Amino acid sequence: MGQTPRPRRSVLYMPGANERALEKAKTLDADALILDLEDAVAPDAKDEARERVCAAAASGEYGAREVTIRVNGLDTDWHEADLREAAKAGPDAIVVPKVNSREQVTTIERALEFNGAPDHTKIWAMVETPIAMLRAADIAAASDRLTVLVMGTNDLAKELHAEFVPGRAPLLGGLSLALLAARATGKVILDGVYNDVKDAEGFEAECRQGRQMGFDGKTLIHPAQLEPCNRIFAPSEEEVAHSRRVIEAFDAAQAEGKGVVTVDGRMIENLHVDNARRILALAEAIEARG
Ligand SMILES: CC(C)(COP(=O)(O)OP(=O)(O)OC[C@H]1O[C@@H](n2cnc3c(N)ncnc32)[C@H](O)[C@@H]1OP(=O)(O)O)[C@@H](O)C(=O)NCCC(=O)NCCSC(=O)C[C@H](O)C(=O)O
Ligand SMILES: [Mg+2]
Repeated sequence: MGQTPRPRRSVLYMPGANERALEKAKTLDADALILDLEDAVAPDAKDEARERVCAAAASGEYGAREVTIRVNGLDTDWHEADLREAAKAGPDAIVVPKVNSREQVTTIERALEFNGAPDHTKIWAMVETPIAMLRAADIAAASDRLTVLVMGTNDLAKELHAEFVPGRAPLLGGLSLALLAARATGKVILDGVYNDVKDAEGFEAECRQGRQMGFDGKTLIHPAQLEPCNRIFAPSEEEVAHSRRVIEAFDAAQAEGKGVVTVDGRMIENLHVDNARRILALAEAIEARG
């Protein structure tokens, strides 16, 4: 079996300039936090937000939640200082928006080394442009330090001139390319945000779609999105029970020298057992997290 998976069902953005949100996040049931210096922070507030976010990330006050910092893009005036200070703060990861090439990942990796980032500080690359979709596998494979791909569906929709519609048909090509890239390179992948914080039904539908497609979790913008997201991206009780039955039935079949068996009328082979073990490992990791 592989490593114990780290749950990343719910990954909440918060504006780096919003002290109240940074404080509130210490009590929220999010698997991970993205303390944002990019889109959610006005140009005049960038320097102050950088200081606040780096102090928060270095504070060690967020418990089991993974703490990450989203820096400004490589082509902005703030990027260098953001990366330097974030590297010193040593969060779990630095989230880099609009990563468009393998070379950019290498540049980020070198900058982290140069600025003395600790080894535990990983790179999360946001893929949110048409070129990033087409190069997603190249980007994902560029560095072992890059552990997570994050969909930026607002930017992607903007670049595509696409509309936001239920079911996200205009975005499915891009979402699928990024998913294929993540799975082909063994990386985690997070779905994009749902902008309408008042539309609980639409949000749940999009979480279910993301889960069915294979995303590991979803990026969020409001605390009200945490509970449904955690629930939908966690294995259900039925899935856990079914996974146990699959493993037991297959073990019993193997003891009799058989390589295939049925559970609830469905064929079970080795590959289904691997999937059942993955589901159980995730359920256990979520339970251990508390
Ligand atoms: C969307 C919001 C602007 C809504 O704000 P507001 O109307 O103030 O929310 P509430 O009054 O309902 O807030 C209730 C309490 O919850 C706290 N809160 C709200 N949001 C957050 C949060 N994200 N993290 C932590 N805490 C939060 C409020 O402070 C209230 O607390 P209290 O007063 O104690 O009751 C707002 O939710 C918000 O700013 N969300 C984050 C926006 C953001 O970060 N955007 C950038 C990332 S998304 C992105 O860039 C996508 C990507 O790049 C792409 O291309 O797709
Ligand atoms: Mg974006």
